[in-house]
Amino acid sequence: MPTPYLSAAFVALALLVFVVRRIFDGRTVKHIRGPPSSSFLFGHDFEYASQEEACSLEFKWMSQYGATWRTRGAFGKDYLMTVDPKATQHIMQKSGYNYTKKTTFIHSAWLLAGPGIVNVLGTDHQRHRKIMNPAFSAAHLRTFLPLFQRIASKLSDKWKGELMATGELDTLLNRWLSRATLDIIGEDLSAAFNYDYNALDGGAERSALLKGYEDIFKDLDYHPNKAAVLFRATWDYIPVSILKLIKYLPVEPWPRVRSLNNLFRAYGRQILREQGSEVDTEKKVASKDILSILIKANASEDPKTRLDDDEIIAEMFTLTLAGHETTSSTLTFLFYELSKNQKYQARMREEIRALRARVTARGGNDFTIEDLDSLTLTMNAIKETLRLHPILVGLPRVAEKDDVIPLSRPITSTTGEVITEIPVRRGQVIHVSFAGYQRLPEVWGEDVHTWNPDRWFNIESGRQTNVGVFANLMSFAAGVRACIGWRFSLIEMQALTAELVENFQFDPPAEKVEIQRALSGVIFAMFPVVKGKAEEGGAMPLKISLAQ
Ligand code: HEM
Repeated sequence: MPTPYLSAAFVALALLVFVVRRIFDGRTVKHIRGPPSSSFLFGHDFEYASQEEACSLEFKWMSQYGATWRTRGAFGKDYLMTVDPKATQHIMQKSGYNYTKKTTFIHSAWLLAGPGIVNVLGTDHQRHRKIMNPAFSAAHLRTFLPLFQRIASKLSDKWKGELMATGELDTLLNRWLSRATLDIIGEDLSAAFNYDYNALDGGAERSALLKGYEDIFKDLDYHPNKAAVLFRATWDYIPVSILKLIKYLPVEPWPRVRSLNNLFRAYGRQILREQGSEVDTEKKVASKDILSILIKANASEDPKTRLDDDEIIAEMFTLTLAGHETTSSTLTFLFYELSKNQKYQARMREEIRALRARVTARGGNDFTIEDLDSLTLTMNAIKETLRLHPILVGLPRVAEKDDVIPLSRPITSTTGEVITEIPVRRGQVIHVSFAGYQRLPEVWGEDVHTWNPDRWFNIESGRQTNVGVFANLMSFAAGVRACIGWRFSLIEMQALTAELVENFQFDPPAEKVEIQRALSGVIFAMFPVVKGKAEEGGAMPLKISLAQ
């Protein structure tokens, strides 16, 4: 057969296979009710990415259809979306690697960071995780408390200095917290990288890296246009080797991503050159700090415990981004809620100051971990902020094989049948909404849309379906791919909150503004913006003064 006919036959066959697979892929979830979509091309993808207020769509859908429903992806693909506790537990926690990451999600992260732990799958992921786990053990993380406290008091001193001059500080709180958490991760990584981001000190000349990271979630995918949404939807059908070339595209956000990536790789290489030889010393070989662990893995002869240069640099990039922006945004929402809940803020301060008096009486200086854990009101405020404002609002997962998803909240099918489990085929996309799960009234109480930390006095965890790594919340995800840094983040938030609430008063800013939760569509990351000014970037204006 002549070549052109042969090629045409292959294309026709591929198309046929594509169409048939499409039909069978979606077959098992057709009977699940869900919002109608008028667009075959976009489904709900564009509408979801364009939300003014993150997650408003799923909050509406869950009130219409129950805890699990069907949505449309681009090109007529049927997705499931769920906030059901048992389904969430099954997909995210109990199924190991049977529900994998969606190409669009994983590849966006890959373009940003390279082959780090967030972006590798299966046995590669097991290898990365096994190498990194010792750096995040509960025992090792306790040693970081002095670092957290030092940066907290450095921030405190900065604010005191500004307040001496002005008496009152009307400021973008999120920027300060982002710098503080970046300094922590910079020091921790040597602690870790031996790289001082100098973020709190830097002022206008602050480090190039800090500038590179600033607003990256917004720049990556805030309110993408239709072409960008469609372009990204095609990634599910394109070989990974071709997807890797996307970063060379000359249209935003790719030049922005490329320049941050190049900048970080240059720093990473320099750090590896400078630090690499030091790991041979006895102290470093025994050390569990992250950089030593990574460099040891680089030198390993065993492929099961080895990380190559690209993987190590990607790991540093990932830890820097995942480790600072998430924590600082959570804290930003916490102080925002405190500014609106003055009585709670006063109670928290009273509890912290009472503890301070006890610590001083016993001749101590700084709070220990046990001290911080005893601050129930602070801990409840952190839990409640993680519940109401999860920074990753949810994640899509793809079934690796045919399966049956159990439900704890039965739903009614299109034909009126009550369904307690959903059979799915390999390839089925399921979007697990953490934000939605964390607003289920049956689990959290009737006032789910309100920030009410006192609810945590009444939550009986034994009566809930067990999900997640902390407080039955999904904010740190669950299972084999749960957040590796959740304990690190928790202690960091405890230390920073205790220091700042003890010393400062947080109020709404002088100029009245409305805060919105903006969404970076493809990676499902949420960040605060001033309504109508999202293009200016993440912002949380607050008034700070010395606490009486
Ligand atoms: C409030 C703060 C944080 C939140 C809400 C958060 C949330 C999450 C979530 C939801 C995931 C799962 C992502 C996925 O499956 O694709 C994750 C993974 C991860 N997080 Fe965090 N995180 C926080 C802090 C941190 C910190 C402080 C670090 C490091 C110091 C960190 C490092 C990581 C890493 C390396 C992963 C990938 C784990 C893996 O795939 O095995 N995170 N985080």
